[in-house]
Amino acid sequence: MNHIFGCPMHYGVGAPGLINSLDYLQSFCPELDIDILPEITRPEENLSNLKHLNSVIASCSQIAESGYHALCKGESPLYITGDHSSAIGSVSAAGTYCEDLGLIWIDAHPDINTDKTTVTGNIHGMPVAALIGMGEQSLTRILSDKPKVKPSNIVMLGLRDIDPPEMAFLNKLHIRYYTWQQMATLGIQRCIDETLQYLSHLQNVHISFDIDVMDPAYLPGVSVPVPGGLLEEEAFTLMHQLLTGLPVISCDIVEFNKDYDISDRTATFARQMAHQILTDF
Ligand SMILES: NC(=[NH2+])NCCC[C@H](N)C(=O)O
Repeated sequence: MNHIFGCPMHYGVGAPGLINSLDYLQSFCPELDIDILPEITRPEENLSNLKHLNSVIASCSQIAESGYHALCKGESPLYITGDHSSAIGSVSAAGTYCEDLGLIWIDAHPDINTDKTTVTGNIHGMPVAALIGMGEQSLTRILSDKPKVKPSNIVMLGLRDIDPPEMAFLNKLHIRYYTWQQMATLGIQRCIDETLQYLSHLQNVHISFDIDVMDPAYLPGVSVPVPGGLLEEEAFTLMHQLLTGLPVISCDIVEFNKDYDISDRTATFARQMAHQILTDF
């Protein structure tokens, strides 16, 4: 059975449009039964270069606990959230629930900065680092102290905005990734086939889908748009094959920002993607 969690997080990037974007999606998709986990605000001591750290920890902990509970009941959680720091919660749930989790990160950004490498201080640029146990300890220790995923169990698809220290981490840790440019050169089908093969030994996989992987020329409703990106048909093909070809236990759809959307194009895409995930799960 599916369980849709709605997590209206914005502190991981600070984009005000994210505060109301989930409410907007909820009224736009009344057929989706979204279980809202409200964003939590905590006092910040400003001791860290990470923006809104205490609030992000509190919201991610709430997501992790709720998601873990759902997984233990045999449910398949879909998290529709604001900024991508929410994946620290959702993937911590999956990685605590099972031993050897696979993680597919579909995004324009690898989100593998740490407190030492971040330029922006935005925690939505750090979830992958936190999940493999790197960087600020309060983010690596959500739900349990152990790393939630091994670098060798990660595949990233669609990257096209990689900070230099992030590139160094990807190479040093031998994380498998396909940039958007490589996907165009190799062909999407080959990238899908290689991803399925690379993760085929795993019993549990989480897919984290950031809407900014899409081409903002068509789907502009995101906080950090990057030129280029996937077309809708490509994204649906990709997700359908990954969801039906691997034992996917949970998924995220993140970063919809209604303030930048035009004529509900991105909202419509988010809704269709949610339906595709719920069908294929
Ligand atoms: N999930 C996202 N949209 N991440 C964007 C991250 C951008 C930049 N690399 C940063 O660390 O701030």
